[in-house]
Amino acid sequence: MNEIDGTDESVRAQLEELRDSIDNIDAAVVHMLAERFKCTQRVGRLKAEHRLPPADPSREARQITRLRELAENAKLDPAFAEKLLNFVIAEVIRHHETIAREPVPGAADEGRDG
Ligand SMILES: C=C(O[C@@H]1C=C(C(=O)O)C=C[C@H]1O)C(=O)O
Repeated sequence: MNEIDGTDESVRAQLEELRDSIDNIDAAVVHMLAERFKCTQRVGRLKAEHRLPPADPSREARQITRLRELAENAKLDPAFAEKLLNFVIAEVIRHHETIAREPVPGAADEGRDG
């Protein structure tokens, strides 16, 4: 037992080791999400330049089917994986809608003379 707070020293050591791994995983998730958003921002600009809609529901349906299968194989709750992907996609679509409202660099200003 630890004299200060009464917690067994080996329990504290195990907790610390597990939390170190959790911190590394969280850092990896943040970096992976940052890379994903870099790609989706480029998709958003491409779509805006070519007047394509911000959302693509058929692509999303394929991604959800694929992710649910990956989750099942990885013993992760597929419903959780689907919720997470939908949460991320909703944010991406919000970004794409914002980009679509911005003026396209180099394009003629259609609003200027009517
Ligand atoms: C990134 C895209 O735009 C949207 C966002 C998606 C995503 O974050 O994976 C998927 C489909 C689209 O609704 C895309 O069309 O590929």
